[in-house]
Amino acid sequence: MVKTDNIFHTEKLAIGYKKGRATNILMDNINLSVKRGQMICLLGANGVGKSTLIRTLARLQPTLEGNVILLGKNILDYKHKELAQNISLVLTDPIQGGNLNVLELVQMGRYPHTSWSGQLSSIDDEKVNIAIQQCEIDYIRNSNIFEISDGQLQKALIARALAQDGDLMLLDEPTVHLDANNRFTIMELLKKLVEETGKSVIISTHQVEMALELADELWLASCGDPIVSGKPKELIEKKLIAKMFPYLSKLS
Ligand SMILES: Nc1ncnc2c1ncn2[C@@H]1O[C@H](COP(=O)(O)OP(=O)(O)OP(=O)(O)O)[C@@H](O)[C@H]1O
Repeated sequence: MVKTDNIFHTEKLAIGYKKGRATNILMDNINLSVKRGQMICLLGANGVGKSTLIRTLARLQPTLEGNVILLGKNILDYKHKELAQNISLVLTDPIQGGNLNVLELVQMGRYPHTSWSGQLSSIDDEKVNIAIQQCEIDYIRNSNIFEISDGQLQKALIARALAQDGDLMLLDEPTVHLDANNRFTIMELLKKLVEETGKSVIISTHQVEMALELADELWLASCGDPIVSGKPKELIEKKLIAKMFPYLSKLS
């Protein structure tokens, strides 16, 4: 697939936190774009601001400066429901809703598309079922979400985001706490979904080796410098990966 169709970009974006009169700018002058069907991995050290960036891109917290543009429109100009129809999120926040089973959790992804009654249509049911199949969690669809493993829950959250059916998926450390097999399975699943559905995903992760292997593009975030973006191969050739992750050269 030729990936040229920009669906999302930032313009001179600055992110961080305001406390009283003080402003803690974590990153500024961020000018990045996302093409349709692109898998982007956001890499950087602890505390550099990856989660803050993901949350700002999703409008969960305000920008300090600049704009975030989705499908040609500033995200500030979207109504809440309309934004949720276009951006699907997988965050690290704890799940609310103790009595939900996996099916009900995935169905929640369809709420931005339902009428005021919240009633799911046959199209909603079909999208939920497809998401459940794609994430290979049919066998636990009736299990309570507190009875399943972290890896299974993470797959269910990805299924919910898929059912939500936004053009853009933002995932903050979707493989945190998972064992090596599940980390690989989930990253591979995301890659497959991008290729099969043409959706775009931005994933913040500490899985450098897997990001190098699977991402179409990397965003490298480091304290005090602008984010550097590029194909993994280009960034390796420019020695930027070796500079940011010197431990890699010590692995055989
Ligand atoms: N609500 C908040 N108010 C003020 N500062 C915050 C808030 N949340 C995070 N920070 C600060 O912003 C900085 C970046 O945090 P963030 O969680 O975005 O980093 P990160 O790159 O995702 O880190 P990690 O890889 O450890 O998850 C940290 O110094 C953190 O203390």
